[in-house]
Amino acid sequence: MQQDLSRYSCQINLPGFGATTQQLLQKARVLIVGAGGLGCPAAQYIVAAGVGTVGIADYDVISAGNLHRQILYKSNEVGLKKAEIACQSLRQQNPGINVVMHDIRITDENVMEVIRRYDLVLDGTDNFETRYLLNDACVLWGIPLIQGAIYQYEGHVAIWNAPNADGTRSPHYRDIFPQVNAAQVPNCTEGGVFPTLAGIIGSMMANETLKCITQAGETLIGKMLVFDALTLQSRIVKTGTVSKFVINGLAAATKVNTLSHEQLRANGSSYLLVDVRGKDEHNAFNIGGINIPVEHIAAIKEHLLGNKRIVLYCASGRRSAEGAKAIKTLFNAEVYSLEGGIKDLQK
Ligand SMILES: Nc1ncnc2c1ncn2[C@@H]1O[C@H](COP(=O)(O)OP(=O)(O)OP(=O)(O)O)[C@@H](O)[C@H]1O
Repeated sequence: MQQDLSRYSCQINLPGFGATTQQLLQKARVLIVGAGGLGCPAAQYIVAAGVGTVGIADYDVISAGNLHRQILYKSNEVGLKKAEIACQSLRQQNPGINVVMHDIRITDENVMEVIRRYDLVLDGTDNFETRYLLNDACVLWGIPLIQGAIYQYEGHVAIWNAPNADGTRSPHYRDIFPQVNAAQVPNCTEGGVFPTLAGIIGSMMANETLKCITQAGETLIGKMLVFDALTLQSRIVKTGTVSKFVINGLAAATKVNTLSHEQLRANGSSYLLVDVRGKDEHNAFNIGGINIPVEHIAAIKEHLLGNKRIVLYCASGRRSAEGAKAIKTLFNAEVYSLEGGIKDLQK
């Protein structure tokens, strides 16, 4: 889609910005999940700035109680679908970009398919189930996740699973918050939320989105910003630089299919063999196949298009079982873990 650059002249004229940086925005594809208090202001700035493709995912309808902070909606639109109204309004705001409507609830059944079309995902939802789901799916696809949350007068913004310069990833949500007891955290309806806080945190999410795309300034990668709307104080907490990668809890109930060494030997050519141990372990000794360490298991996506069944192996069978769970749950692929690993073969 051809963009009229004159509408962006005030940002193009910024020191160090220019038409080339504007093109980075035009090429970018950003998904905003949750068109509520955070998603509305985030979407308005991202669309206004000329991000070329902006997806909006929400399944809900507008209610009167949303209007004090969900600034894309008007009184006469109560009862109408948020995704439809938000997209309609954003297309009017900037007809030069592609606004994609996802009038759906993001679930474990559709998350991988929906988010794979985007370079960056914003989480503006209000529940832990979706927060962990988006996190896990972003980890597996290798997509950075910009997350915001607000409660009463306090909010936070963080960027998870973003690439570091050396090829590692910054921590993801589960690295820092392995589990949350959702029952102990009241929602906005019960606890209330200060309306302008949604605008401030949503705009910060948009701010970090534009910085990530244009590689400007110092982003919140590896950090979390906490903001208090009553005192206007903010603090930045470091979350570390490298992901520990624990897909713990992810599909804990998923059953892993195992394959014996005999089965593999008898029918080896019909399997894609993947060593999920570290590079050094693989170089020291392996039984063939490709090497994707379990912490980078997202890279398996490149190999899923063929019809081959996948067999993962490691030293004892523990890491391969973990990787197989992740692949099965999120890609729905036929995957096996090699029984007992390969440690005995090495002797
Ligand atoms: N899994 C999901 N898929 C798509 N949208 C989601 C999902 N989970 C939550 N949302 C959306 O995220 C938005 C969050 O908005 P917000 O936090 O302002 O609360 P709300 O649900 O709109 O309002 P209230 O809490 O007052 O009922 C909502 O529009 C909700 O429909």
